[in-house]
Amino acid sequence: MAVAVILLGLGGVGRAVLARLRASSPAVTGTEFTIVAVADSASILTAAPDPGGGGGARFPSLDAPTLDAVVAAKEARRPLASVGTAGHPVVLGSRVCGGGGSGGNDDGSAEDGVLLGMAAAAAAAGDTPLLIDATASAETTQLLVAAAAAGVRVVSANKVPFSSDLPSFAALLPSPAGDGAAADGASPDGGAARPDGAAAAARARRLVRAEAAVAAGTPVIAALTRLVSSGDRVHRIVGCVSGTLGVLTTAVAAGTPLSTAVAAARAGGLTEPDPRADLSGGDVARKALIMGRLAGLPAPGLDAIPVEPFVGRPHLAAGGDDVDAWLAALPAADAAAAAAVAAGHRYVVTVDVAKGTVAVGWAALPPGSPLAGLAGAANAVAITSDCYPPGEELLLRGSGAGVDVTALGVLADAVELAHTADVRPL
Ligand SMILES: NC(=O)C1=CN([C@@H]2O[C@H](COP(=O)(O)OP(=O)(O)OC[C@H]3O[C@@H](n4cnc5c(N)ncnc54)[C@H](OP(=O)(O)O)[C@@H]3O)[C@@H](O)[C@H]2O)C=CC1
Ligand SMILES: N[C@@H](CC=O)C(=O)O
Repeated sequence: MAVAVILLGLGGVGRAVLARLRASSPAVTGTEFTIVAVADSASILTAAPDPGGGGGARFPSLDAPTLDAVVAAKEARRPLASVGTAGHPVVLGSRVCGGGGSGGNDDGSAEDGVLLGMAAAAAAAGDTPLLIDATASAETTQLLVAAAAAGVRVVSANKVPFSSDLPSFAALLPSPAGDGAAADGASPDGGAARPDGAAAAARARRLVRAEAAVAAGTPVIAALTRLVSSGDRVHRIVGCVSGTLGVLTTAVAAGTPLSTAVAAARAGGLTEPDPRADLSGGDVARKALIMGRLAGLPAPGLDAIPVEPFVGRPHLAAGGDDVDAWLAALPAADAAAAAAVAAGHRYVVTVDVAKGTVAVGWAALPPGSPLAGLAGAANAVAITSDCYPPGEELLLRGSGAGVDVTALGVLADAVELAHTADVRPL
């Protein structure tokens, strides 16, 4: 099986995914991965003279020297376009995905069309196209939906497409609540209902994996999906699902000022591109929404989730759009963080499916809690269900952040999808 990979995003995670794909062995994966295109926020780089062409010839892959140059450029924080057009690679200099719109609900863009055209050309040449989203962008949402609907396999580390509107989620991942939208034939962009909507959505969802979007390489989505798809009813999910906030809690407990610990976590590739996404609790809320939707919670959306931030709201506002200026002002939050950690509290998400509620914030752990004793980037999730009653919860525990373990989660999804039977010709 030959899989032609289109990789969106060349930050810490994207580059780690690239490294893992390049190092992967067909003898182990049963799959030959080739990289046919990579993209950052402004450009797509492909070896094909005519990306939409095809004509039956094998879609050209980016060679090792070109990929080395890509990695060097992005490590040095240079744009992909700076890699140039030496040899035959073509750089399309334009906003990638969504045509420059800031929201996730654009109807599609010329660049989306280019990417889908490449996937179709790769398929026509006999390869299995795979789109990997390693961005943190809302702009990829409709591309992922369109790709899966067209029969392209999709793997995402990006949680935004799965924590936006419910129809987009239902077009990408299975959910008892989302199935209602699909069964109605509602199209993800709110367009006219299609009579075959539910069947088409179910077919497309088989081609999507997003394990890294919740706990990096720790398979929380797989566990929830296995329970729900086999008819178990999930009652409650309790977890610590932020590697960043776990690392910060551990560091502060050891006497490190919060502001110092945040700078280190950012440098280590644990935080979101803007660490305020972590410290606001927003990143955890997105993970909570994804877990809740998978479990059948009729969760309206992110706005309806009450979130107590990790630091007081005034500490999130400092610095405006400038992350470095915000970090420079963060020492003002050190004392309050030290006090919360000294009280023995943890930053916890609770999804109560039966009550239809989600809560995100600091909580005292009851004695014997399965979340007790976590250190560093470790995540833990405890799921109770009909088959896993209180005291016998299904527990998942393991590293929940870091570029390498996230890339592992992405590659595991990619390998699994490579072996998923094709369900629809492009
Ligand atoms: N770090 C971790 O431990 C984990 C991270 N994740 C997720 O992985 C994702 C990536 O994280 P990280 O690598 O740290 O993020 P970075 O900000 O370092 O990298 C993001 C990359 O995406 C590119 N990009 C942004 N918008 C677009 C677009 N519209 N089309 C194509 N490319 C785009 C950026 O381009 P440019 O270089 O031009 O800015 C950049 O290369 C995030 O969604 C994060 O939540 C998930 C689990 C764990
Ligand atoms: N910033 C996130 C990264 C993974 O989603 C975290 O630390 O959990």
